[in-house]
Amino acid sequence: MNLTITDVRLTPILVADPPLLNTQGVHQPYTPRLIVEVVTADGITGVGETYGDTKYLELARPFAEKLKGRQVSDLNGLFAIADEVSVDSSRVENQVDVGGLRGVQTADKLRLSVVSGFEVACLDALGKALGLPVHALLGGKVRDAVEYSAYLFYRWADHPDGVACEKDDWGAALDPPGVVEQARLFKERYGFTSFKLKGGVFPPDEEIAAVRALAQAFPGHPLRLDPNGAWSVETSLKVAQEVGDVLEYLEDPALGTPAMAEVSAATGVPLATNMCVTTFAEIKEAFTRDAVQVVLSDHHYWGGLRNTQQLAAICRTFGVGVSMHSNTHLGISLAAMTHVAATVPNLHHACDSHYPWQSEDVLSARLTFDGGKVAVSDAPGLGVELDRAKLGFLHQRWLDDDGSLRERDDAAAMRVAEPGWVTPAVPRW
Ligand SMILES: O=C([O-])C(=O)C[C@H](O)[C@@H](O)C(=O)[O-]
Ligand SMILES: [Mg+2]
Repeated sequence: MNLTITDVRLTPILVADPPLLNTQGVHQPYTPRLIVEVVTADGITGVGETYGDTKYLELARPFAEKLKGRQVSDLNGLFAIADEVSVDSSRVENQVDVGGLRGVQTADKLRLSVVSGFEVACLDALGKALGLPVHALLGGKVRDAVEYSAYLFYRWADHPDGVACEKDDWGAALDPPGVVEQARLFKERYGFTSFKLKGGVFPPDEEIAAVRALAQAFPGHPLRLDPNGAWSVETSLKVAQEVGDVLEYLEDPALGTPAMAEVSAATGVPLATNMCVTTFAEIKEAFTRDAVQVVLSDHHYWGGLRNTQQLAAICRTFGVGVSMHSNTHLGISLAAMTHVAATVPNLHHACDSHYPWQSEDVLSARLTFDGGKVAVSDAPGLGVELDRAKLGFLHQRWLDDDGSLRERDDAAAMRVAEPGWVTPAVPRW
């Protein structure tokens, strides 16, 4: 068996995305992703997926060159390669990264997001070469299916008039009845039994009313509310007071560890984050100050599936819960998320996934949710198959774009509907 990497293919694509609202603006009609393929000397191809904005492509291209000639089994070596790839300082703005709303951007976070795409591709190739599923390479599954939650968004029925886009049949959700109807559809179509509402869009009283309406429509179902740090400490405590009794957790009510620690000290409602604990370096302060009780892992920005396991081990040590964050992704990433989630014993919360919002994919067969769960594949590698025609179509869309959609920019997408829109200052309420 020859595990030497002889070729690496990088294919940037644009995938359809509905008009989902968040505190920064609205999703663009098409969003960038990067599909990674590594090919071994034996002709085995492994696939991975990560962010596709230019700042990631700039790192992925030299990374891919350095990967050739190495072994797909050399996963630790990926971090050494990452250190050799330089990040343009203008890419590291001192502001929240909208591609995942995951705290402040740093050079390391950009590098780790690129590593993750290559790590997944290497694991897929290695698993295919050895005849083992990715979960086995990670130590073996502790469950046969992984539970996901319905990711509810306030949204318009369509993108603004005149904007080229794909249509869907979800309809608008801009008030409590709309949110409940969306949840009902999620339950009917996918069997989800827990619900997360993306908040920070409307004044908190409206979002409190939406959560109350969900609690009434789906009694006993775990609920989460996530305004992406849009609230002050005072507002966060008010919301915790009003809906804490029905929340599984409140996610990033306020921005940053100090504010989260203040909220945490004054409420019994568990706080979750994918914004103040986004790298290993941020763990110590947050855990020492008991700022968060649940961390949302995300293999894309923690640096891969094995780093996700390490994060989970640290959380277990400190008695902090683990859940999983998601932003726009396709089936390769859902498969990767499912494999790693299957190996984490202390994953006691349903994972987030945007996948139901994605009508397009690069796989020949979409992954499916049954009773809100994705079955853990035992096929070699990730257990997915790339559809070259679909990949080519989505890549052509990227090639045809004049550059305006190649960087995710929710504020720019919002300006199409509201010309004066700027990313709101935080705290917004
Ligand atoms: O905090 C979160 O869960 C996210 O930021 C997930 C996504 O990025 C979501 O907010 C989005 O895409 O608008
Ligand atoms: Mg979040």
